[in-house]
Amino acid sequence: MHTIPTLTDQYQRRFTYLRLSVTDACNFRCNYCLPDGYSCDSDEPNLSIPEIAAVANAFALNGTKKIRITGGEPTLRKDLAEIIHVCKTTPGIESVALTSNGYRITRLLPSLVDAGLDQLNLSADSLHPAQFQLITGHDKLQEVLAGLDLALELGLSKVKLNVVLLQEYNKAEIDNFFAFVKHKNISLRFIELMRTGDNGAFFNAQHFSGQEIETRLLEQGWRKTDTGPHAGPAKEYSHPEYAGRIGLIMPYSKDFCSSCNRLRVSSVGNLHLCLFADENQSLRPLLSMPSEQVARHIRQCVLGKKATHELHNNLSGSTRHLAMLGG
Ligand SMILES: Nc1nc2c(ncn2[C@@H]2O[C@H](COP(=O)(O)OP(=O)(O)OP(=O)(O)O)[C@@H](O)[C@H]2O)c(=O)[nH]1
Ligand SMILES: C[S@@+](CC[C@H](N)C(=O)[O-])C[C@H]1O[C@@H](n2cnc3c(N)ncnc32)[C@H](O)[C@@H]1O
Ligand code: SF4
Ligand code: SF4
Repeated sequence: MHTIPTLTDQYQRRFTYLRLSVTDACNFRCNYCLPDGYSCDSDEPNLSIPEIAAVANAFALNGTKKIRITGGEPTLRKDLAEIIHVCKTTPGIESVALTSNGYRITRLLPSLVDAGLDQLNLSADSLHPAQFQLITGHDKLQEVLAGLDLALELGLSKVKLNVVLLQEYNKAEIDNFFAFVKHKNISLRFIELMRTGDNGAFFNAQHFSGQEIETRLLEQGWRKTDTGPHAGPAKEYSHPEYAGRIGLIMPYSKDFCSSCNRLRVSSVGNLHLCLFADENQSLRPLLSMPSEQVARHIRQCVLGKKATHELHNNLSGSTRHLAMLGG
């Protein structure tokens, strides 16, 4: 019988999840990510549909089960539904997820679901419209919230809301965020602000640890839920009186990377072994070769993956901001 190889590194971590960026362009100006807005600094075109199919195939041959499409802002790609379809119909891929800022999500979502989208993560760092606008540069909170409701209505298997923790912009709202999931079957995830190459001063002023929230959750009767053996580094909490769950993504916490289950490919086809790696390998020249050859190359590369990031040493590798890689 033919057994599917798995992507495993020298620390016995298994990689069954690909985060595929489809553009690094974005229409928002989040103050921790692209405070001056997006500016294009390369002529290299984004991966085409056949190239995305080749990437998906090679990863699937290596046992990848889930592809998350991210960016920049992936909904800026006019062929997003086709990208989703190509990923979803790749043999071996079980689920396709999308991370978006939600700018035009209610208009787009039905066609994305028809194309095979299974899971949706949207971002909103404040539940106050004016504060949301201050953080992102756009008055779009109502659209994002409507997008969450529509995703639930359309029956997506997982719907999440990402909230980056910011000392001066949303720390006072933590209890509002808890209350938000009382009657909504979503997972709201607090993400610790990460230092990138570009945001050092902002990071120093705004970062605080998710540990404080964990303590508050436990005091209020929330309990850690089992997210399964290959769930990745996020923690999740549930409460008998709440329909939704609260998640914590705490990259500065001990052992965060020991459960790393993901690899990344940038919008121009570079394989990044870590969100904060120093170097990357271009897969693009290989994508016209047989998928098995590309798959073998990826297996070799993964052996060089480091145990953890170096965020503790104030190093973010070559990652200037997360829009360039999709978070
Ligand atoms: N340091 C680090 N941060 C991550 C990692 N994965 C996700 N994050 C952070 O969490 C943010 C939210 O990620 P999402 O794109 O919503 O998806 P996710 O939570 O990683 O994954 P799902 O389990 O698929 O929902 C990312 O943009 C990053 O900021 C990771 O492997 N390392
Ligand atoms: C890079 S964005 C790409 C997808 C889409 N544009 C969005 O905002 O959802 C993915 C996620 O990364 C988060 N993010 C961006 N920069 C970050 C940083 N420096 N630290 C922590 N999270 C960050 C965003 O809030 C968002 O939830
Ligand atoms: S976090 Fe997402 S929406 Fe905000 S600037 Fe970065 S890529 Fe754009
Ligand atoms: S920081 Fe790097 S090694 Fe750690 S969980 Fe994220 S991608 Fe994996």
